[in-house]
Amino acid sequence: MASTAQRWTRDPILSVQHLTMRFGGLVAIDDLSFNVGRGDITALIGPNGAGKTTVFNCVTGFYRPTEGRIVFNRGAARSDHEVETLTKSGRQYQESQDGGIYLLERMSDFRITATAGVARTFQNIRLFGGMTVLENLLVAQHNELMRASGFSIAGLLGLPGYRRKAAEAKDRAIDWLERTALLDRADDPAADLAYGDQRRLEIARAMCTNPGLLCLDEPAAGLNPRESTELNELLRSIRDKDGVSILLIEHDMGVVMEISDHIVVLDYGRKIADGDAASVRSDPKVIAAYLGVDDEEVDEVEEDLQAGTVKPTGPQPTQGGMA
Ligand SMILES: Nc1ncnc2c1ncn2[C@@H]1O[C@H](COP(=O)(O)OP(=O)(O)OP(=O)(O)O)[C@@H](O)[C@H]1O
Repeated sequence: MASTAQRWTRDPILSVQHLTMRFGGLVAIDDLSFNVGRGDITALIGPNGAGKTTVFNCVTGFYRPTEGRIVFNRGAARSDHEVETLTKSGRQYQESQDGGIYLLERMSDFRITATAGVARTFQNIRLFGGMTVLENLLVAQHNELMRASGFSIAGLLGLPGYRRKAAEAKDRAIDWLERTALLDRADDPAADLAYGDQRRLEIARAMCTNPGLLCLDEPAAGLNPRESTELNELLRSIRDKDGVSILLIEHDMGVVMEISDHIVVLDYGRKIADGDAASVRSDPKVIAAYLGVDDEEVDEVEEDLQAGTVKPTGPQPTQGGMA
C-alpha cells in the first residue's frame, strides 16, 4: 500500500543505530542499524545464531549493548536535534504530553517496560503457571495499580481512585481474554492451558501493560496451522485496532511473509537485507544466507535465480520451520 510504504524511514517508532554486542571475543551483533515503522509489523529474520534474540535482549534491556544507540520514540515524530540533545544530556529519557523519547540502551529492563512502554514475550513461555489465567493479566498491571495507590495504603483502604483503577485493570484483562478466546479459561491455572493458548495468553499479558511497541520472540513456534492463522489475525488486530507497533522474531515464513510490512534480515550479526516481503524474498543475499553459501557465491546464486535453476528455499511463504 502506497500510504504505508517505507513508514520505517518516514516515521520510525524504534531506531536501532550502530548496535554492537560482543560476548568476550564473539561479535554477536556487528554495527547493526534498522528502524521499526510506527504502526508496522516488522519481522527480524535470519538463520540460527544470526543474532536475532541478542537484538531483542538489547532492545528490551536484558543486555546492555557494547556500543550503539536504541531510540524509542513514543508519540509524535521527533527531530534528530531533540534526540541528540537528550543523548548529550546524559539522561535516559525525556517525556512530554504526547509521549517521549527513550534511549533504551541506557535503561533497565524494568524501566523499559514500565516507563517507555516496550513489552515482550519470550521464546520459552514465561507465565505464572500456578496463578489463574485472569490473575496473570492482573499481575501484569501491577505497576499501574501501584502508581494509582500512590505507593501508599490507599489500595488496602479501598480509596475511590484506586478502586476505579482496579476495576479498569479487570476490564482490560477481560477484554484481552475475549480477544484471545480465553475467557472461558479465566479461572484455570495458566499451566493447564494447551501450548497455543499459553502463547496467546503471553501476548494478552504483554498487551495489558499498554505498550507502544510489542516485541514477540517466535510467537508461532509450536502452533498448528489453524492456530497460526488465528495468531496472524490477532497480530493484525493489535496493529490496526490498538495502533501498537510490533517487532517479531519468527522462523515460520508463512507467518512472516503474510503479515509483515517490513522485514530485516540478519546473518552473522550483520544486516544483509531490509525491505518489504517481496523484495526480501527475492534478494540473492538472503537466499544465499538461508542456503548457507559463502559471500563469493552470492553472484552465482543471483545468476541461478535469474535462470530459474535455484529455488529460493529460504524465506518462502510456506508453513514450517525454516531456520
Ligand atoms: N549470553 C551469551 N553469551 C555468549 N554468547 C551468546 C550469548 N547470547 C548469544 N550468544 C551468541 O551470540 C550469537 C547470536 O545468538 P542469538 O541467540 O542472538 O541468535 P538467534 O538469531 O536468535 O538464533 P536462533 O534463531 O537459533 O534463536 C550466537 O553465536 C550465540 O551463541
